[in-house]
Amino acid sequence: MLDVRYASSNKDAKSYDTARLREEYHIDGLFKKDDIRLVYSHFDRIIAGSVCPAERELKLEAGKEIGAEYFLERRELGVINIGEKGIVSLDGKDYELGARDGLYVGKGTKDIVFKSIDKSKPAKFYINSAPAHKTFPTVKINIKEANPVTLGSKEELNERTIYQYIHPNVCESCQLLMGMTMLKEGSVWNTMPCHTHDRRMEVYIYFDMADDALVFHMMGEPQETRHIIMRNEEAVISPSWSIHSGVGTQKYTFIWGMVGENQAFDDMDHIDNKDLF
Ligand SMILES: O=C(O)C(=O)C[C@H](O)C(=O)CO
Ligand SMILES: [Zn+2]
Repeated sequence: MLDVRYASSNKDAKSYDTARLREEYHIDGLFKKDDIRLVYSHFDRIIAGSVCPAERELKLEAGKEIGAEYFLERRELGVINIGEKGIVSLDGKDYELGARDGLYVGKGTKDIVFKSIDKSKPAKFYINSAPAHKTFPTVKINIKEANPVTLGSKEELNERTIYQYIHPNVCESCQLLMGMTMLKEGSVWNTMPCHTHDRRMEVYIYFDMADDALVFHMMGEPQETRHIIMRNEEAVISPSWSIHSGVGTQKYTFIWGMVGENQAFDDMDHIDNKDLF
């Protein structure tokens, strides 16, 4: 299933109520067994979603929304497995992905098939895809090969490691950047102090959470902040004009995917806490 979300203006978003904020930005229903669930956002035309093969293999195919003969005809793809062991088969070549393993798949790969090794313990493939103009090599990225960046402090309750999987320091891509941020036990804030980057949009998926745990995902323009309540394995679209930060009631991890004008991870417009409303 592919759900299309049109881009919304920062001016309009100021007047959205909770239901409308969720309708525009929140993504749920991910990782249903034997199902592919995708959202096509008109913010930089990112596609984000889940592939959860259990009893059967699942093939990623292009629908009318993409207007191509196959999914990666003019796109690139990032995959991070947040479930059990699985296989991504690319034009007949198998890549085994364990928990937390990532994969960058270059433009032009025709046949993309997802499988689980054990149907009772399915793989959970989280995917992001963006338009691409050039083919870069397909690369499997183990968390040990990702670029770790440690940030935050105990005092600010935000000690964390950002693992950059699809990033110029690790592998080439046209525009997609993707990684995973893990918080140190006891830290609850991600991406705080917060930032925007008008040059890029992001999608976050929060996971590794207990059933009754929540993350309050902060969004909106810095002087028009809103929040969206997130539960385990739910994702959220972050427009380029929006801050994106979260605070959890319990442990959580998240994956960020970023697309847009540049690939400079540090090109952020930082916002001082005193300037947030
Ligand atoms: O915890 C963090 O800080 C992040 O993970 C930041 C995101 O990666 C981000 O917003 C990059 O622009
Ligand atoms: Zn950001």
